[in-house]
Formats: sequence, C-alpha cells, structure tokens
Amino acid sequence: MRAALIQLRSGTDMARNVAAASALIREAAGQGANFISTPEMTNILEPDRPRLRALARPEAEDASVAAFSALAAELGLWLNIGSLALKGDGEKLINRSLLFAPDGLIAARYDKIHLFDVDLPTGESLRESHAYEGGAHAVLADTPLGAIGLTICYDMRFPHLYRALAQAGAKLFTVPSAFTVPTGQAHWHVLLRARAIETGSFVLAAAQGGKHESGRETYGHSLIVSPWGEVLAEAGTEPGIVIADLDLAQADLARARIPALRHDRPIDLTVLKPDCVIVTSSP
Ligand SMILES: NC(=O)CCC(=O)C(=O)O
Repeated sequence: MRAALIQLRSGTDMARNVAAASALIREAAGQGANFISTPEMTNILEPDRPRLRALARPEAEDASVAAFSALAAELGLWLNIGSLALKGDGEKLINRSLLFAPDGLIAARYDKIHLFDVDLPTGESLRESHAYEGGAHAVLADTPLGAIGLTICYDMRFPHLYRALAQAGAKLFTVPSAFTVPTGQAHWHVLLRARAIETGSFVLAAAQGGKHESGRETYGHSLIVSPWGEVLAEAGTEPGIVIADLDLAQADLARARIPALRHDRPIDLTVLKPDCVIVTSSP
C-alpha cells in the first residue's frame, strides 16, 4: 500500500479548495499512491458561521462530494476526504469524513465525535459545538487494503476511541486535522505517536497548514507514523504531499512484540481514596 497525505491551506472559496486538493491528489496518484487522505475541512475553512451555514449543502447535493467521487473513480484509488462541512438533518452542520472506494462509491462516512471547544493560552477561543453537531458512532472501514479506523483531529485526544477501533480490527487510522499552532507545537507529534504505539497501528494525519485567508493559522506537519511509533514521513507548513509505503504486517509485528491490546483486565472504576496520614518530624 502506498499512502499519500495531502496538506492543504483551504480558504473560504469551496470551488478553489476542491481544485487545489484535486490537483495534489492527481499528483500523488501519479507517484503511485493507492490510498490518499486529505485534511479536516478540505472543502472550506470558514470561521464566519452564518456564511458557512449559507454555503453548506447536504452530502447528496454537495458539489465537492460529486467531484471527489468522480476523481476516485477516474484514478481508481481509495480516497479519504478527511472532512467536509456538510448540512445535517438538524440545525447544526456536520464535520464528516468520507472514504471513497476506487469505483467512486462512498465506502464509509464518519461524523467527528469530539468537538473542539477550548480557550487557548493565546486568548483564542474556539467553540466548534456552536456550529457542528457531534457524531455518535465510531466507524471502521473494512477495505481490501486493510481495516481503517476513521477519526478527525481533536478525536486524537480520546485514546479509548482508538483502542476500541483497534480491538475491532483497525490497523490504520486516518486523523485528518486542522490543528492550532500552539497546541500543535506542544502536542501534535506526541499524541499521534502515542495513538500509534498504544494500538500498534499506522497513523495517517493529513493536516491544514499555514496562514489561511480567514486569518486563522494552522500547524501543518502532516504525519505518517508506523505501528512502532516511528515517523515515516512529515510535511512542513506548506501545501504539498507526503508519501510512504506501508506494510500492514508491521501492525501484527508490533502487536506481537507488545500485546497490550490483549492485556485489558476488568477494572472496578470506583476510585479508592485512602486517608493519607501525614507524618511530621519534630524539629
Ligand atoms: N480542529 C480541531 O479539532 C483542532 C484540535 C486541536 O487543535 C487540538 O489541539 O486538539
């Protein structure tokens, strides 16, 4: 399997974003990739909520879904569009990851479960849940390339999701992202390597990077990590492609060396809080 990550700097114009992503997807296919993943918010990175709501369409009517489906079929490869802002059934939008099969059909869809509601040390305040409805289901796509766990960005901070997916058979995770710069500098590599190591799985995190036209800045550093935690490929902050050849047997090898996935023990989650006796020595 040759995996490629597309790093983007999506803006507020959907057609332009789709064209930029498509050009890089074609380039990656030209380099022999048969699995390609793009970042969170591939179709639009628009912080203005009313405008975003006005632009978003349901999956069946979204022009970018049709364009990426046709592209997967034309190139004959597995294409994970890391996420798209789409209209859901309710008032709020959904942050959805789609996996297209080589015939262009949607093989799996995953709605981001954990929404990024944080106040950053920089003073920036982000409230994803004001615009988006969180998903409720973990999704595992069983493909001829291997079983793939679909996740999105902030999900990476919830290790139980990855453990459940790995125990259900996932050997590779997609983590399309639009990480903030301060949290990226502090946590990006550590979190992604930890998810790979503790589950004995490949981690593929395609990222948004650089200064976007909305003024927002994202961390970039699209990353491919092996099941042993090695960084196999990494981008900088510019749009582009990173590629690595993956042998999924390495996941079996890592799990055979450290079978932590099989070493769960029943835990009584009642937390014991014994009284502590403080002994002070007299002067
Ligand atoms: N789009 C996101 O979920 C951002 C997550 C992020 O930056 C983090 O630190 O977590």
